[in-house]
Amino acid sequence: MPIRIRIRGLKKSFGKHVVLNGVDLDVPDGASLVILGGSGTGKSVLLRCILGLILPDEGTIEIDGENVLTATPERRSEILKKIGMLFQNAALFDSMSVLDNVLFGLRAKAPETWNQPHQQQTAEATNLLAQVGLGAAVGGLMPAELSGGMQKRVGLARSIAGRPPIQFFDEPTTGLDPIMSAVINRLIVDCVKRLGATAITITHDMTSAQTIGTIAAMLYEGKIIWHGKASDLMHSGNAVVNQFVHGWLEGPIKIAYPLPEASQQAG
Ligand SMILES: Nc1ncnc2c1ncn2[C@@H]1O[C@H](COP(=O)(O)OP(=O)(O)OP(=O)(O)O)[C@@H](O)[C@H]1O
Repeated sequence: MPIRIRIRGLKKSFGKHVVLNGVDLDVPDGASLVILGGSGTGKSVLLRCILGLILPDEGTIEIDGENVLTATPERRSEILKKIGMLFQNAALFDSMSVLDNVLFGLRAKAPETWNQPHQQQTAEATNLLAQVGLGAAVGGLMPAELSGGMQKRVGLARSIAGRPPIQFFDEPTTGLDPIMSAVINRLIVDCVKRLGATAITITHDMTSAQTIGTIAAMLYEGKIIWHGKASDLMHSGNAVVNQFVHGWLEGPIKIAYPLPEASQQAG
């Protein structure tokens, strides 16, 4: 299977705070990779580096064999058009209707859309909403009128607009109830399958990880310390992964705040 995204030696610090400290990662074509890691370990920073939103200090990021970091700005923008992104909070434009939000994604990923008759553009955006289970009437609403789950669906419609072959999903089920989470997981799986896309998902949600992911990787102390099949997550044999997926307090991952018992002992 050809490698679609290849990352080598990726480093990023903010001042003295080392976040990524030599990330190596391969994402094969057609794979759906889930990246796990504790809060603040740098999962979003990693995705943002790939998207060109954060400039890493060292390392290489190749997409389809092209180094994004050394490409000309024009070439980089072409390469990055291959990526659709569902941001953590859906990141819809508050002052634009749902339909305009989706049209924005469509025009960004497929600029030829601008030249199409308005009716055709609207039909395409409405079709994208239908693909995430939203009726045409939703297109006329403003983001503030939508529930969190609906906002995520609109974000998903925008992310698949223009059929980008690579899809990123940053914590797609955070803040949603278990049933809406299941709906979003199912929609993501369906959309990725329909597009034949390669996907990277960041999640803390184990059900989501195992539903969406075919492969998984654990980010810890700035490096990928385990990768394997998503179906092996619960029995990886890795102490860090075990602690994380089971939510154990004891283990190699140090809890960064005093727990009530520890404070009592200290007092
Ligand atoms: N632009 C920035 N400037 C300074 N520090 C930053 C910046 N972006 C991220 N960081 C820091 O980098 C670290 C990693 O952040 P990141 O958002 O990638 O974590 P995460 O693993 O995605 O966490 P979570 O699961 O809580 O979303 C954090 O300590 C964060 O404060």
